[in-house]
Amino acid sequence: MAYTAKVGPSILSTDLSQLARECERMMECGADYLHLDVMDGHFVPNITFGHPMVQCLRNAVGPHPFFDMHMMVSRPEQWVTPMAAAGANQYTFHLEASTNPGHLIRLIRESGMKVGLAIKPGTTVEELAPWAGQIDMALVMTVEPGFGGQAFMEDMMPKVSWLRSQFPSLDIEVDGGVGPDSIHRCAEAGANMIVSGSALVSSDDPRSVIALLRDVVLEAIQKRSLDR
Ligand SMILES: O=C(CO)[C@H](O)[C@H](O)COP(=O)(O)O
Repeated sequence: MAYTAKVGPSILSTDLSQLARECERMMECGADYLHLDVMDGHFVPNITFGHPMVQCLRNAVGPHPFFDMHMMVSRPEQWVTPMAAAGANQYTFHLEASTNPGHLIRLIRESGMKVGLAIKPGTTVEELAPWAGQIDMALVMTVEPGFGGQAFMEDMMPKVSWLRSQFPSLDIEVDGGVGPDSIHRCAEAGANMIVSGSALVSSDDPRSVIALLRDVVLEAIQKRSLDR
């Protein structure tokens, strides 16, 4: 089994006026990576920030934190080169926003970033499957993208289970309403990259929440490997 448990705080619920400090705080608390939500006001009804902010963040936090860019934008091909130049490590685009996923995957790889492919709740996992052999990570959204603090959609878990059964080594990320109350369902289904926003970032003890989320996933991975 090539994959392991990783926890990536979503910065959407942080104090955005202190974003670099918040990213550092999450890394100090044991985060494995940072999930940076980019929204353009078209693909989703919300706006966050673009590559100039990512460049500033990279300058502030240094070369090590892994930036997983969740690109909730309507023209994902437009931002590949600027995001790579700004210091992004992984470019996760939405299948629903792309007219030519194969071309976009190649573009992202040529720019030196890893490739993530996301699907919204209304998109079937069979639509993602043809690309699964070419990507580093599949993101199964467990809320409608756009806002933090929404309720976890448990009915997305069959998508995760199916992906895990078909692509045993693939990194599978879940995002939306994930925290101590929902992590067991995500882990049992086979997710290994865990994005958590409000439940983690607003906690009084984010270090313990990160450790708990990671431990639950690690336990499920170990159980799955023993069952094989
Ligand atoms: O992509 C997102 C919303 O589109 C966020 O990453 C996600 O919602 C995380 O926040 P929370 O854990 O509070 O739901």
